[in-house]
Amino acid sequence: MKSLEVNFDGLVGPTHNYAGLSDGNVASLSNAHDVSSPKNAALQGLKKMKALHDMGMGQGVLAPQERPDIFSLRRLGFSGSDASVLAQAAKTSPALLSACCSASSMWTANAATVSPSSDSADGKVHFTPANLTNKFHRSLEPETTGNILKAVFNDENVFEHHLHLNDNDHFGDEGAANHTRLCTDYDDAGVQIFTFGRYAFNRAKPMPMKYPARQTLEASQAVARLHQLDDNRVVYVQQNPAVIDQGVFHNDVIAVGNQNVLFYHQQAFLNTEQFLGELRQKFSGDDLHCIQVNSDDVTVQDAVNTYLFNTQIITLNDGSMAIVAPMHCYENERVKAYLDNLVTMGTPIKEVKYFDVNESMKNGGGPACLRLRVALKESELAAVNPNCVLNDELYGTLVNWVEKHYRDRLSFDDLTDPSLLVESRTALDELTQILNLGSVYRFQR
Ligand SMILES: N=C(N)NCCC[C@H](NC(=O)CCC(=O)O)C(=O)O
Repeated sequence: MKSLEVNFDGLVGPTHNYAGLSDGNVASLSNAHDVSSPKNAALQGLKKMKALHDMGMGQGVLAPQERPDIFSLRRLGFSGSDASVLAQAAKTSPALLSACCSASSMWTANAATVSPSSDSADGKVHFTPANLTNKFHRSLEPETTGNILKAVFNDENVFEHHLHLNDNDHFGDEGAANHTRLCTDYDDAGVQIFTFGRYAFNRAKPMPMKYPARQTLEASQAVARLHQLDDNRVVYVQQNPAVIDQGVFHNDVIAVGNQNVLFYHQQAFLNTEQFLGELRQKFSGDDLHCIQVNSDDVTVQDAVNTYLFNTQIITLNDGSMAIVAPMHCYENERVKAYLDNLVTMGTPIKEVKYFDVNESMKNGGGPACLRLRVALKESELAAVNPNCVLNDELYGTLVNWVEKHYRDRLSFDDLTDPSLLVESRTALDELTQILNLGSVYRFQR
């Protein structure tokens, strides 16, 4: 094994709930205020991780963030004991309390953009946490995300950690959800595709009318600069504003890539032909598979409802690829028929594996949202914090940890319960020991 791709999945946090916080994300809005099950959510995520590990894939775990975020509530003027802060926030602004309780860091595709060492001029693996400025609840994540990434990829000779981009809408950055890397082998130089929703400084350019475009071109360019990428191997492409307005809030809701395969919907991009031309020219190697799904076969609406493109395309040990899809794809006749056909089409994708990640799906997070991909050489993998790399023992430990600390049900009223804060901090304190992270949380500092 020379190199591999390791999926670092976000462990769902103990306050997972449905708060309807994400304008432009259809599932988040339509399931607002349903009762959630943090325990099932975390166990569903762990099952997916274990299944991929059992398939021989590299699989890592990223810790959740501390919620309720008492520090942000205090920063916004609530004071007194922790219990009083929670009670005042619930009374004054329930939406603010929900935002400060969101377990949204589970979607680690939004944790950061990662560039492997073979693409960066200095030969290091680069990380830039996403600033997630477009949504208040998500903008609370980058600082702790940076702490966690530094604790997992904790060798400065191998890993380069950047500060998240300036916290401003002009540099709105959603991380790997708008970034795809194509390559031949994982340790070959690849082509990095940065997908953006709008131009920060030019309102005359196309942009969505109804829902926000979360990622700007300027943010993507800044990340490419920080990661020391070669312009000849970078492609910028604008998301089709019309599909953002239909609920495609991140590009990974409508396109996904792995090695020499790009799987995308006909309407995903603006100027698709120009984009594919540039991609073909920059991708060295003649074996690039661009699999376009036409609207006649799967509509944008079906793609948004089933997350057909928020699937993980993984390379199995025999070199063939499999698609890791949510059950929603299985349950939709047209999408299921498409996938049944896809594995017979002569592309590298030969198999579909369906997973129940419904607790996450109800907030608009499919299998691909739950993972951050990191392509690593063997020597780089050896430098990763070993306590964060999944094996059978760690899986068992994490399942027991969830069973011990997580609630079966959570509704809005529970968020004001001061014992939820204590439970959450107790759980996370124990987790930092299991994963050997040190003091990554504010309450530990
Ligand atoms: N596509 C990727 N990569 N990630 C999905 C993120 C879903 C997340 N949902 C939320 O934040 C909903 C939270 C709530 O409503 O309770 C978001 O919209 O940012």
